[in-house]
Amino acid sequence: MTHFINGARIKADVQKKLELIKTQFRAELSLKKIVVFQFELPKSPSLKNLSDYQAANTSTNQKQKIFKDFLGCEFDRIDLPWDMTFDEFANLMTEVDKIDTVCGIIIQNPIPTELSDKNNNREIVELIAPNKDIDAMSKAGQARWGRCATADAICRVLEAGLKSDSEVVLIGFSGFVGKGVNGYLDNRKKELNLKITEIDERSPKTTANIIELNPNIIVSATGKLEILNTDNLQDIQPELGIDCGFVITDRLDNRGKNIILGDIQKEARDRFDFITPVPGGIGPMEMAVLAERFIIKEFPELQLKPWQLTKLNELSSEDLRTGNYLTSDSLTSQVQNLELSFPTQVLIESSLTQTQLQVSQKPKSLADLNEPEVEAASSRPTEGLLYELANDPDATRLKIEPDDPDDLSQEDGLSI
Ligand SMILES: NC(=O)C1=CN([C@@H]2O[C@H](COP(=O)(O)OP(=O)(O)OC[C@H]3O[C@@H](n4cnc5c(N)ncnc54)[C@H](OP(=O)(O)O)[C@@H]3O)[C@@H](O)[C@H]2O)C=CC1
Ligand SMILES: Nc1nc(=O)c2c([nH]1)NC[C@@H]1CN(c3ccc(C(=O)N[C@@H](CCC(=O)O)C(=O)O)cc3)C=[N+]21
Repeated sequence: MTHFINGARIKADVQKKLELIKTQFRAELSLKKIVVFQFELPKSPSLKNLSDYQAANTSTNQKQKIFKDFLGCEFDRIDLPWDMTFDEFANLMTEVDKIDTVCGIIIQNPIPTELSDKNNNREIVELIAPNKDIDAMSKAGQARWGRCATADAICRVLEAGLKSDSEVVLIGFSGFVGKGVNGYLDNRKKELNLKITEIDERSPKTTANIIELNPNIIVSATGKLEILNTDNLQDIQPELGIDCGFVITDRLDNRGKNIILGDIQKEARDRFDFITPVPGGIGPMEMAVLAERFIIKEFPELQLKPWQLTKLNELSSEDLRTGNYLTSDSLTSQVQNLELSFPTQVLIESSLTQTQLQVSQKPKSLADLNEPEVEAASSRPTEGLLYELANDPDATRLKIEPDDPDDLSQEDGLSI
């Protein structure tokens, strides 16, 4: 039987955990801004350009949902022309950096090649201020967080599946996501005596070698539709498959929505004991990592611990049935700590002081950067805010609605 590791459920569980923090820091959160840069399509786009653009769009929308709709932060999406020069981008970044409410900056991939020229030290990702680089795109961001948010999500699933002597195949090891996963595996290699095979388009080993490699775990982060399929997997039975590909096809489902597929062909999913499906796997988990990083960075005093997955071979049949993959520690202890260590009154007063001091500049788009609108933060009396919190049904009700409860499409269920 194949078990789906339900990323949408994991994201919803992490949101539940953050609900109390969100309620107690509502005023502060509303004054923090995330900026996402996304490049428009080139003049004559290839099919790959179109597909990458759609994936980036989905991802920007998901980031808006978690930061703006869920956490209540400010969120600016800034669309940029594909033929923008390095200096134009650098000037824009200087302006964005001056806005003191901006605490997270993400540049969506794909980035035009001229703007990621490693050799001449002209990589725009290196212009992201280290303390705002929550997706760890720059070297300094990677030093802080270890790897990009997607690789972090993948590694948390990997950690649940890794055992001594595990044999792992990593496809797409040299890419943005793959190199983060590769670095992690390298760190774990000695202690666990791992055998790691790295595959990309230039490697000596290819997907045609997978059958003879007969790995325990396969991670695929290429974005090449169904690069793993019934042909190159045949009847091998790996314990875990982690699929990070994200391709929006032009085929429509019976609700008229474009069908989204990943690196692993649906028909080949039953080769794996556990698999992260696409959609509904790594994508939502990435959002749970980003939200967590943001809280860790902005509220260090809470000492929020990263969420973790239970070791796959230690999951109870009840956990498997209900899709409860997070460790119980990930779900509860920090919320209790928060209640114990921060009396509500003190917490609200401290957040209010900061609210009153802050003045926010809020450019809504690239155009608005020229005419920043200056706005004084609200200065409500403490009793007012306390009253509001006490009477706000959201403050006591831990209600989470996953973005799309049907995400893990009905046809998939939780296991096959
Ligand atoms: N949260 C999510 O769900 C996320 C999903 N993604 C998706 O993951 C995919 C990869 O993203 P990213 O790392 O940014 O992409 P990159 O282009 O940086 O990396 C792609 C990697 O795949 C390898 N590759 C491409 N084609 C093949 C092939 N035929 N055989 C073997 N290896 C191949 C490339 O190797 P080479 O250099 O040799 O071509 C490279 O190592 C995309 O589909 C993206 O949309 C990305 C981020 C988040
Ligand atoms: N700097 C950078 N970091 C990224 O992490 C990054 C990027 N650039 N460029 C584009 C890719 C793509 N990507 C996705 C993230 C989430 C979903 C996601 O949440 N998908 C939902 C589907 C949502 C829906 O159906 O609309 C799911 O898989 O269930 C998808 C794709 C991040 N990327």
